[in-house]
Amino acid sequence: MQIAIVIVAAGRGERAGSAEGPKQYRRIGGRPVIAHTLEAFLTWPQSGPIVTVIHPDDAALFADATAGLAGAERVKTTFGGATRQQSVLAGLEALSGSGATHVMIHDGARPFVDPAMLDRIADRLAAGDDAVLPALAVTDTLKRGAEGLVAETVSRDGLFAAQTPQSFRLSRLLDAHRRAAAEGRDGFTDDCSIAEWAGMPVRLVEGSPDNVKLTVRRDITMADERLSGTALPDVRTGNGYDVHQLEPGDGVTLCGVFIPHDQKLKGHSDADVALHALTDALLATCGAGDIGDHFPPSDPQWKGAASRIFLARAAEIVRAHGGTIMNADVSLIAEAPKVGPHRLEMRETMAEILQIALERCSVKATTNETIGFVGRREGIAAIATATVVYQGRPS
Ligand SMILES: Nc1ccn([C@@H]2O[C@H](COP(=O)(O)OP(=O)(O)OP(=O)(O)O)[C@@H](O)[C@H]2O)c(=O)n1
Ligand SMILES: C[C@](O)(CO)[C@H](O)COP(=O)(O)O
Repeated sequence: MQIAIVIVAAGRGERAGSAEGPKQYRRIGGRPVIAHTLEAFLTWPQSGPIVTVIHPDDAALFADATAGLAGAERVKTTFGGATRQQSVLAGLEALSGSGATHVMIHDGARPFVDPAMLDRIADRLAAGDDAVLPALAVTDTLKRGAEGLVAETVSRDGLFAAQTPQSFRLSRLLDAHRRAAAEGRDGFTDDCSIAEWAGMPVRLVEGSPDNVKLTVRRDITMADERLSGTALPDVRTGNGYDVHQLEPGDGVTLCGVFIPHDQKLKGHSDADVALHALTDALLATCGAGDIGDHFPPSDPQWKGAASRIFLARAAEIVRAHGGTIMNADVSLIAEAPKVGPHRLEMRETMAEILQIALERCSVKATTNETIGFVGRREGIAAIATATVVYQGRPS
């Protein structure tokens, strides 16, 4: 069994307000509706060939919507017709020669596809059903109205609301669609209606309450709120480590603060190990390399430079990637000088450079208990951790 997927997305979305463009290209949770829909099928393990039926005017919109979507190169497109029924037939014809035995027809405007529901449908196809409809039993009380008045209450017993993907043995559905077209029957709003008309038994399986069709403007707003409210925050953590040698001198600069001392740190810049480690930690949160990539020691312009320049630049890079710096934490490992008396000024300096609140900046220090290169006062080391929240979905 090979299951092809046809996504119909050639409608104009009049009921959702076409002035803002077709609904399948409107953004929910930061991405076009159709990208969510396609992703669900691209990641479903049983998907075979995928055809998306688009409107001839929408080729650029579709290309934009699927740019960067993993697996999008698997998706073939074809142009649809004036009705959903015509668009489905175009999608089915585009599967000719694909080797698919079965097909799932899904509305591009249904972005909340439940893979467990797809599994349920596939199980029924594998069991031999030629037409399978995901549907939900109607739960509201139903009324028939006429001229503004209730004419009667309609029993909801045995009534179901039809969803997609409606799924079929490909050859039988294609045959039914072709016959309907040949006979000028163009009023079917879903594919199971065509299957019923052609005499195929249609199996009901449990649909998914989340699998709503975005039909009116409010559906799109609610879908966006739902995704934005539940989207995982894109929180990233980076770390950095640096060491500089000590030599006789008059003081060291740590976290941008000069501390008088009988040694100084050796380095091309002002050798502020703490800010160097923090610069690396920030760059790590957006994959932007390390301090050496941006400020090579071989470049004479950085000779004696204040390391606050490096940190400020790293913060700019993070912001350009859409990041908000939530926390900057530095640990200094130094036998001397004592850091405690300068800690507040160091934190204030970091906060000023990063343009974040003081409480988001932390400096801690420890000696190395007189052992190792730090213990012998040959150098100072620093470890830093940066936490940054990026906008949009984690990729
Ligand atoms: N000629 C058409 C009409 C509809 N569809 C697709 O069929 C699905 C369900 O249709 P519907 O919600 O009715 O979409 P629209 O026709 O776009 O909406 P409207 O009726 O409000 O214009 C949608 O994904 C839509 O893009 C299609 O491919 N070709
Ligand atoms: C196919 C469908 O989504 C099943 O509910 C529905 O029939 C589409 O019909 P619409 O009237 O065009 O919304």
